[in-house]
Amino acid sequence: MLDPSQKKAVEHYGKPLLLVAGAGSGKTRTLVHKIEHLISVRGLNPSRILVVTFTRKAANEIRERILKTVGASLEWVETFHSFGLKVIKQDHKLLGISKDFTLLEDDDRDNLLKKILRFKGSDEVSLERLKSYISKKREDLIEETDPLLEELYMEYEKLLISQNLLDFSSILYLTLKAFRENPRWRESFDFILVDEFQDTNTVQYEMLKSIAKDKICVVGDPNQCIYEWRYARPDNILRFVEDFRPDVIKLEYNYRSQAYIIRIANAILSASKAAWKDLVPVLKPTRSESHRPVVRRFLKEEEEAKWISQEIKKLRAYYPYEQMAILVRVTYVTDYIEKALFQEGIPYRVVGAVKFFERAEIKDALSFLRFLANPKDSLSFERLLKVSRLKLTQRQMDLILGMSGNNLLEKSLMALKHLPQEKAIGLHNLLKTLSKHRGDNYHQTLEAILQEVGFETYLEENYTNFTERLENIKELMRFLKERWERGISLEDLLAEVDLLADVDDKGRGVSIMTVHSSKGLEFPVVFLPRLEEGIFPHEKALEDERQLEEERRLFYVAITRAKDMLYLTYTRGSNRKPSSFLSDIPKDLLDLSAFKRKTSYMPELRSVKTLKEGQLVKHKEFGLGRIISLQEEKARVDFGSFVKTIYLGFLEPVE
Ligand SMILES: Nc1ncnc2c1ncn2[C@@H]1O[C@H](COP(=O)(O)OP(=O)(O)OP(=O)(O)O)[C@@H](O)[C@H]1O
Repeated sequence: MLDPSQKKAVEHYGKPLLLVAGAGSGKTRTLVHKIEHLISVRGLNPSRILVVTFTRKAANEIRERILKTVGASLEWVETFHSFGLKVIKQDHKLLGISKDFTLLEDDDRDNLLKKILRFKGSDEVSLERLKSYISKKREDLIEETDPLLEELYMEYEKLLISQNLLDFSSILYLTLKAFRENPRWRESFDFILVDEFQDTNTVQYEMLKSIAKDKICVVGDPNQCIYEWRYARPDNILRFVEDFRPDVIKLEYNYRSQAYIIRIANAILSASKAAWKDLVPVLKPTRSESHRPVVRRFLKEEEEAKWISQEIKKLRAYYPYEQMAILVRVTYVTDYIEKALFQEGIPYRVVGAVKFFERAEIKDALSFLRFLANPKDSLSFERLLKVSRLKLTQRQMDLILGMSGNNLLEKSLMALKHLPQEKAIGLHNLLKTLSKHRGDNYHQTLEAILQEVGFETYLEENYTNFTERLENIKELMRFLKERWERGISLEDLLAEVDLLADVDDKGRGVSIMTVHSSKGLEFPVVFLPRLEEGIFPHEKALEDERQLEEERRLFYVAITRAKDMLYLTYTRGSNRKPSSFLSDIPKDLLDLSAFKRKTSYMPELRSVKTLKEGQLVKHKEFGLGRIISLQEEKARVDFGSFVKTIYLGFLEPVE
């Protein structure tokens, strides 16, 4: 069941361990077996084992599996953020923050930052620049300061503290602070396991370093680090080697994909120049070769989408829709694909497009609960004022919010006398409703409040597709009811909402998702459309070596999601070039049968390889030869006993 290296990793104990491996080599499986082993063989206390995963979904799967196999319920299976939230709650006094803080979502944080920029009149600073400055300080722990940006950052920090708010990056930052100031944390865990270690950023690495002793196992594949743009540091693996002097175990067998796919994945990586290259073994397939991955070219997006949907229909004879996925580099390319699937009557789900809890109507409704949980939260208060149909002007809104101090509910009563009678009555009623419904049952509370403020009418007045939005609200109510019945507190519920990644996960049908969100998943059939320069690799990477390396890793992740069938397609509109990654794949690994009649495919693929006159080349049938002359897509080659004109695509340069 486990191969010898996997078994060795499971049983390893007593020293730090670095488990490094390629895609599909059973890292997750080994990690789970290791936890089981720690509990049932080593007798460790499950509540003193910390497991850190990259997604909440992975955390839930591990928790459930351990409960099922060894009957133990793990207390600490966390993402870095959920771990941080628990720590901050326990150590809030030490950190000088109140326990009932509100988590600020990204767009609310952006609004707050925009306000600061407006207020400070800092026209020359863009929102993006300020955000990146804050991230660098908090996630990359960069010390140096820029006076202007620092002032804006301090202002932001002040606002967060005064309104009892936390944003995502401050969670990790504060957690690290708690770890450094409270030695108890270093004694809290008997074993620490970290999955997807390659995606840790500096602050996350420092968090681990400050609580881990020798009982730590990190699992990672630096070739799958795809979050460098979010400050992930794939070379944390090298830091780990230096700081912890771990034993290193490598997993080299891939159990997921048929051999052609593995050989393609290896070819993609062989062009990488990463510093950790030697740490990661070259993947060895355990499955034999079956279908060569198919390459297809189309003139237009519509044609590509149509072909994919027809191919899916054919494959349906062998695979259920759920086992097929279309992975895209950027979401805007899904438009045509969705239409084509829809027209063919193929069920599909778009994973993580607009996440459920990020939809406007859901945020509108939840603003009431957020405010009841934290009456200092002015952003939620502002949002609920808008939702409550009081038709306040911006000035009246500012007046109310300006009057508000710590407890917005009490303070905004003071604004009543400054408002026109009708609006004052409206606001008064709203405040009454809010104070009346501060009971515990958040499900009933929200239902009652939404009823009283006329939320349905608000949706109707403000959104064209309000029936769909109403459906979402019903879904939200079902969710709240279920959580309430499970005894989850409002505070924990709101934290959960903030951390929920893909709620849209339960649908059936073909999955459409970004390559980023496909990480850790596997599908028997994978389509990779729009493999074009500027799309994949992304245009931002075309002139930047480091980003291009990350795109390459992303392409590697995409390919290695496929178990049996892989389709690589692109379109050839004006100014479009096929992805340069395609040229890194040796042609004998691909099914290029569609190009037999349209030989122009080959030079496109080969366009990045420069063949020169006088160069030594190899042809599959004719063997070694030397190029005499070049004419567009063909070359005249001297093979010794004869000379032939050959399409460039059939020639391999010989160094
Ligand atoms: N020893 C084994 N024998 C047979 N199958 C295995 C073995 N180990 C892993 N597998 C299978 O290989 C596949 C990949 O395993 P897993 O998802 O754990 O890999 P991973 O290394 O986490 O992959 P990735 O990093 O690409 O997401 C799974 O289908 C798993 O069941």
